[in-house]
Amino acid sequence: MSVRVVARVRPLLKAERELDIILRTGASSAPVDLKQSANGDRKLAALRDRDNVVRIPNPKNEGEEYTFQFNAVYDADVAQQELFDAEVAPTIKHLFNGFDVTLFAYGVTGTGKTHTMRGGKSLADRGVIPRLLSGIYRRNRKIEKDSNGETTVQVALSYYEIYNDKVYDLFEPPEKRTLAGLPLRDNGGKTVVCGLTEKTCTSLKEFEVLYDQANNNRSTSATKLNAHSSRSHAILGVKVTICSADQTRVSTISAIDLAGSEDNRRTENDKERMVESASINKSLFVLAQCVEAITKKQHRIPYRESKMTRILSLGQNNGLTVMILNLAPVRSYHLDTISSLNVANRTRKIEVREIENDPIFKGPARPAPRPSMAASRQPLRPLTASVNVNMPAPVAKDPAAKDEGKPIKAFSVFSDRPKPVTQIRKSEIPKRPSLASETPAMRSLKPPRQPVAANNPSSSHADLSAARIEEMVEKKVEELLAVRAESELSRQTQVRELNDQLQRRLELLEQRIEGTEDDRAEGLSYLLMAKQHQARGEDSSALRMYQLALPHFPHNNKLVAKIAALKKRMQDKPSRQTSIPASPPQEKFGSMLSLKRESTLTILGKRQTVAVDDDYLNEVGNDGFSSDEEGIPRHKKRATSKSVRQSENEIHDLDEYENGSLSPRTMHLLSIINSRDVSQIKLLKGVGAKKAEALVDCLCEMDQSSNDDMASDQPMFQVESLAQLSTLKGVGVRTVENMRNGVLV
Ligand SMILES: Nc1ncnc2c1ncn2[C@@H]1O[C@H](COP(=O)(O)OP(=O)(O)OP(=O)(O)O)[C@@H](O)[C@H]1O
Repeated sequence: MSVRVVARVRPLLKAERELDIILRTGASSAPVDLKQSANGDRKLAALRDRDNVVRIPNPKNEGEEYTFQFNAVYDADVAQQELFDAEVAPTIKHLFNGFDVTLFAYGVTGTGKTHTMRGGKSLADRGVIPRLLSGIYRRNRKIEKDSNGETTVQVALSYYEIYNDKVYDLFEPPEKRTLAGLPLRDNGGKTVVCGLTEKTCTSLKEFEVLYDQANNNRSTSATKLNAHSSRSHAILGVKVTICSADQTRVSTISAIDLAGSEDNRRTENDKERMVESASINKSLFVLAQCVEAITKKQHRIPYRESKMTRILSLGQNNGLTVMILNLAPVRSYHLDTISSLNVANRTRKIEVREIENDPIFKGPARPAPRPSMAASRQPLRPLTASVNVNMPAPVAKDPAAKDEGKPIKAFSVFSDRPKPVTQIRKSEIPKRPSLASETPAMRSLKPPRQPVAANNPSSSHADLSAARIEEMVEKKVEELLAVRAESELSRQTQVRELNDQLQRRLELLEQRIEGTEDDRAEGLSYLLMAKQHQARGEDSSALRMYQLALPHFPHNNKLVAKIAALKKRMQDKPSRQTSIPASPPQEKFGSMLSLKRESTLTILGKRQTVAVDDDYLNEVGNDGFSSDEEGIPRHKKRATSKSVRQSENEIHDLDEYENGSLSPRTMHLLSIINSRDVSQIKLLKGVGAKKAEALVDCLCEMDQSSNDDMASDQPMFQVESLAQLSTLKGVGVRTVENMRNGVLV
């Protein structure tokens, strides 16, 4: 049987005008004079048999009319009682016969769904639901009376809403709601709401109280289209349990007041209403999709895309389904009405299985349909103590074909004989095949022989008790667990060993890296010293230092070339040297890194005695080396040429010495400079932020040049003396003096 779809057109509301009516029903073209009908039955028959079409103009061409035919069409003048009597009352009979019934009101917002399902407070205005309960209780009384109280009927209610796609129990106050709502579960093909309150309700009065209270918990709000718009789908479940002497029958009628679809161009909804509206429209859209999918016999029906469609399970539920399509007759609903008419029209084609619920029989237990299945299963026996009933008799088998046979099952497949294992008689067991006749596969699958046979002199498998088998199984399980625990232990040991190994390798690697770093640092210090010696004209010492540095940079071709060049220069030295540098007093060079010396040089034709560092010597080509060749940065030219302009005394006096080493104050100042920390340097006396930055830039440039030279990423250039500092770009003797004077040690 297909879903019964009936249309109900509501009357005009106060704000609506007659001239806006666009909907015409068959009823109005062929009116039935209900008042004149002889009796109620004939009246209802006449009501249901009326021309059941709805006509609506094509919105694009008013001259054209669409016609939709339904199972019944109810006009604005049809009262609540008439609709109930015609459409709902007949379902009560089915309900009591064990059929589930689904009644649902569908339509655009403000078309009268709630009015149809719940109705008003007055007797005449009461909707389908209170009338339904009234009808159920009336029938209860009749059944109980007719059976002299032998048959009892119990009514239990559940009432919940689907609000923003979450299920909430309407019998519970809103404060008790959880954010996620109640979950849905599939139970034997039916969707059920978990944790739903079920209230037994014995009378119509009791129902009215419960129903009114619960409706107060329902989400309703005023929208522009409906002053009391339902913001949720409300589902009332009425479970009827009929208990007679020999059986119990349970069936449920679900009365569903769906929320109405909304055209939000017209609702002027605020944010909250919009969220609700989106959820309502989405669920209704899914419902329309489900209807379409069912009618087109598509493989996938998108029930699960919305809680409402899951619960409604249109076309899935057995029993009867009635859809009441609520329609507004006016133009403002034109497009929405057409859309609703289309969905309802499709729904009509949905088939519902008209199957009643199975009764539950009482009294002595009936024989189970398949006694063998009802028997308790025997415990599994190991193959040694069992007979594989699937195993062909070995004697009947061709020995040649044995190897190609299927692997033998290690356990018997039991027939569900109620006999306990202990009752198995020897004679019932087919003779065990001899070992010689077993296939290799059989042998490999067979569990090792249990010592049980030795302990049991009779060694008869048939004599094995269930307890003994259990003991054997337990023992085997324990063995397996012990093996597993052992393997777990060994695995952990392996992991620990692996960790230790890794740790050792890591340490070795670290040592190697540290060693490399140390090695490199040593090499660099030799290089630095070599440069210093060279700057002082101590070529032989410089050569030695370069040679000492060589093992630390074995593949540095520049270093090799430099050593060769230095050797050559030393050979040519007497002929080329123009002035012999005076050896600096040893006490002034407690540190090998000190660069200060006095030198007499001829520069650009002028003879000057200057205190310069070794870089200066390299720069001016005193020793015949170009700066490139020596790896000395060109930018120092500016700094050193400036230093040339300093008076001998000024520069010479810069550095302070204590016990042959630089004084703590000088060392502290130099450490600040060498830190290249602008924030520190700018705090020095006479040095502002700009000067500090320029100084650091200059040092960085020198680092870069040195690194380029030695392919190193280590900062090579260190200011070793105040004299050297005074030669840097942007730093003069005065600045250095200021700096030094400002340093407190
Ligand atoms: N058959 C009818 N007779 C008289 N008044 C009706 C009828 N149907 C609907 N109305 C009136 O129309 C208005 C809207 O009806 P109702 O609230 O039932 O609409 P609805 O479809 O449930 O709307 P929503 O989906 O927004 O909840 C109400 O004022 C209601 O009283």
